[in-house]
Amino acid sequence: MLRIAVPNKGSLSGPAADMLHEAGYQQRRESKELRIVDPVNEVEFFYLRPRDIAIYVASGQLDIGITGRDLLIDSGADAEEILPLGFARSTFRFATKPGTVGGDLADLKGKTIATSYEGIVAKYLADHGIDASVVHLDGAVETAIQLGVAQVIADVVETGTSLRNAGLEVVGEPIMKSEAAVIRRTGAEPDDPKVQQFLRRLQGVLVARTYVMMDYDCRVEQLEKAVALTPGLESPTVSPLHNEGWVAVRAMVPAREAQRIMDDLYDIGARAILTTAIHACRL
Ligand SMILES: Nc1ncnc2c1ncn2[C@@H]1O[C@H](COP(=O)(O)OP(=O)(O)OP(=O)(O)O)[C@@H](O)[C@H]1O
Ligand SMILES: O=P(O)(O)OC[C@H]1O[C@H](OP(=O)(O)OP(=O)(O)O)[C@H](O)[C@@H]1O
Ligand SMILES: [Mg+2]
Repeated sequence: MLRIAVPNKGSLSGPAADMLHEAGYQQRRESKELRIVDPVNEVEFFYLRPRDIAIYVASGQLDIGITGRDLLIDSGADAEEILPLGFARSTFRFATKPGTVGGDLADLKGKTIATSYEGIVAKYLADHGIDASVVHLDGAVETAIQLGVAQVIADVVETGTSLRNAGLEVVGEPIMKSEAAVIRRTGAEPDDPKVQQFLRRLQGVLVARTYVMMDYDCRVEQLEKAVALTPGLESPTVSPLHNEGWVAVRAMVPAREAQRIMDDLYDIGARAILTTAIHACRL
C-alpha cells in the first residue's frame, strides 16, 4: 500500500484534497481525521502539518507527500520535489517599512529579521555573506515590525495585500518562488510503479485543468493553416466529412488560449468550432 502525506491545515490542505479527489482518490470526510485508507486504490493517506511533511517523507516511513516547495527547503529534510502541482503559488521575500533599508540586500547587515522560515533565511544570509539576526515567529510576522520585535521580515507574499495592510514594502528580488509539489525521499527508488501511477493520475488532473478539447470543420485547402493553429500535443486527428472537400479536426489546446484560437480558426474559414472540457486523461 502506498503511504502518502497530505497537508491537514492551511492554504495547501483544501487544494491538495481537491486534486486528490479529482484524481479518483478517496479523501477524509471531516477535518479531524488524521489517517484514512483508500482500499480500492491501495493508498493510505496521513493528514499531517504541512511543515512536518518533508520530515516524515525523509524518514522513509511515508513514500511521498504533498507540501510547499518553501516548506521543503526550509525543513532541510532529505527529500526532493518530483512533481510541481501549480497551486499555492507564492514568492518568499524580505520586506520592511519604507526608509528602513535602501533597495540593496547588503543593507540587511546588522538588522533583526522576523520569519517563520528560519531555514530559508539563514541559508540566504549565509550564501550572501550578510550578518543579521533572525527571530523565529509562528505567523502573522508582518506585525513584528510595528511591535518592534524586528526591523525586517521575510515572509510568503502572494497578492501583497498583507504587506500593504501593514504599511510594508518588499526589499530586493524574491528569495524564492514556491508552489505545492509532490516530494519523496532523496534517493528513493525512482521507478516504483505505485508512485509512477500516482504521479500519472495527478499529471492527468493538471492536464485536464489546463487544456480543453477543440473540434472544428474546415476546407481541405485550409487544413495546413488550421493545424498550425492547433498542433495538439502530438498531432491533431483529421477525419473526412461526408461533404467532399471538408475535414473535421480534433486537438487539445491550452484553455487560456482557446478563445483566441477559435477567432483565428474562424478567420481562416473554419466553422462549427467547439471546445469541451477534459475531465481526466493519461498522456
Ligand atoms: N497567501 C498565500 N498564497 C499562496 N500560498 C500561500 C499563502 N500563504 C501560505 N502559502 C503557502 O502555503 C504553505 C504554508 O502552509 P501552512 O499551512 O504552513 O501555512 P498557511 O497556509 O499560511 O496556514 P496557517 O498560517 O493558517 O497555518 C507554503 O508553501 C506557503 O508558500
Ligand atoms: O500576499 P498575500 O496575498 O497577502 O498573502 C501572503 C500572506 O498569506 C499568509 O498568511 P496567513 O494568512 O496564512 O497567516 P500567517 O502569516 O499567520 O501564516 C502569508 O504568511 C502572508 O502573510
Ligand atoms: Mg500562514
